[in-house]
Amino acid sequence: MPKECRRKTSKDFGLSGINEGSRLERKAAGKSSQICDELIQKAAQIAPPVMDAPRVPQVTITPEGGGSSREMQQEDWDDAVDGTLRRKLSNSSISSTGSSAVESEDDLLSDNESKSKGIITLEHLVDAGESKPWWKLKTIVHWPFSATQRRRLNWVQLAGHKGNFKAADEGTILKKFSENEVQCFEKLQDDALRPFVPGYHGVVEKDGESFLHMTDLLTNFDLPNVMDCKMGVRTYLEEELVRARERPKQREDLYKKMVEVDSEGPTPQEHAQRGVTKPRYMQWRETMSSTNTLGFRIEGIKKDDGTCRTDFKKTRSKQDVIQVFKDFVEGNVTIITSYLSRLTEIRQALKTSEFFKRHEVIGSSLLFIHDHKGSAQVWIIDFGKTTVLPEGQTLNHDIPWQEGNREDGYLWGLENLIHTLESVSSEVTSKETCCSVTKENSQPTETYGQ
Ligand SMILES: O=P(O)(O)O[C@H]1[C@H](O)[C@@H](OP(=O)(O)O)[C@H](OP(=O)(O)O)[C@@H](OP(=O)(O)O)[C@H]1O
Ligand SMILES: Nc1ncnc2c1ncn2[C@@H]1O[C@H](COP(=O)(O)OP(=O)(O)O)[C@@H](O)[C@H]1O
Repeated sequence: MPKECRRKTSKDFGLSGINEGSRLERKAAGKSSQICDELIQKAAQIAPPVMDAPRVPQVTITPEGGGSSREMQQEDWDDAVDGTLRRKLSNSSISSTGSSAVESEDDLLSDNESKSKGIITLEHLVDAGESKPWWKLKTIVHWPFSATQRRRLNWVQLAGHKGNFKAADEGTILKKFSENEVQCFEKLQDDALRPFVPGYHGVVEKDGESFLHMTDLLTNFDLPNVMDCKMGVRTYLEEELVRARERPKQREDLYKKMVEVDSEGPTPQEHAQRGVTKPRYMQWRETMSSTNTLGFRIEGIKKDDGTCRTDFKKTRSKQDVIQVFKDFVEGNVTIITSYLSRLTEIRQALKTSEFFKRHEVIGSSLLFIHDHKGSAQVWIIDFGKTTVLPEGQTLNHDIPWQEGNREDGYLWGLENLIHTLESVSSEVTSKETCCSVTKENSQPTETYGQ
């Protein structure tokens, strides 16, 4: 079980947020394979535990208070246009991804406490009764929070850093600002990939902090099943490698995360110094998981019974990945077929996308979402470490990486992901055929019965 799940305290979960949805989800939580301790702890504080049914609280987001709006002033536009404000804002938020691109190895501040994976409570930015102004840059809209617009929202964060997301108005969320990611979203608005990325609603600022306002992809699902697959053969930027060589920083947090998975992971020297550099940790993660061998890896899964798992660090072989997918879709061929058709559309769009050609795509994920009603979608998320190439350079995305060529193996990974799902489909189908044949054979015929 990941440490980040164990360490959190009740403070991390707005305990007032238990609602009808949470009761439904708790009710369905009987067959959990692993539940974050934090969720159990929280549930235990609310009511005595139901026997054999771990309680998994639902995330409740309740916009409150009258955050007023104001229309953007001319000076805001000027700042936004010349980029000054953007730079200022990017410094005001701690985005893992943004920071990776601009800070030195020494500056990186991170440990397991900063990670967030699982069912979480998104805080709202506007406290009840607060009346400080909200405004958006670029798109001028009023921020429609009011006490009468309370709503409930189930939310899950399967990767990334704790505190990176906030609740926003109906069907949308806020992600901590990273200049790099915002630039990507802006370019994606005119690109073939637009139908496959979350809707982008501009940048909002509150109390000197800025956020990327985007569509919440979970909104239209009923108790969604969610899976995050991180794409590509490489999960760190070439510049991170260079920085670590020039100014190596031995990180104890990464050393501890490594030891937790495999005590033999660190070299004797790393054991002695109780630290590893970030690229060393990232490369180790890539070899332990399927990143190197398949060009993608499973980061986390949340099921509709409320269970969440992020313990896939050693899920490497194709057969293991197939098994995880099979469990995820619970052998539902219709869902697999929908996922496959969406992945095929994404592959087609990637092949025509100007954006894709011109960017090194690192650390981006495909987010799989389906529910019991049969809806199934795949979305491309997380552009925090997606970096534009120098003028004139393009990438193939399916040739081996060598330092300097900036290849990311994204398309190769997608191809393998499609093959993996095809294998899931044929395994499920052949099992069904086999079962129905066995069933047929075991049905006594009339003559046999007589
Ligand atoms: O998944 P685990 O094993 O915990 O490792 C994490 C992930 O690779 C994070 O990527 P993501 O955010 O895509 O999940 C990465 O953040 P970056 O995206 O900033 O590289 C973390 O770097 P640090 O934040 O430096 O620890 C690294 O420790
Ligand atoms: N638009 C979205 N809608 C719903 N869930 C999202 C969305 N974006 C991200 N998530 C959730 O948050 C997690 C982390 O997102 P990501 O963008 O990768 O954050 P980070 O940049 O901190 O790594 C994803 O695994 C997913 O569970």
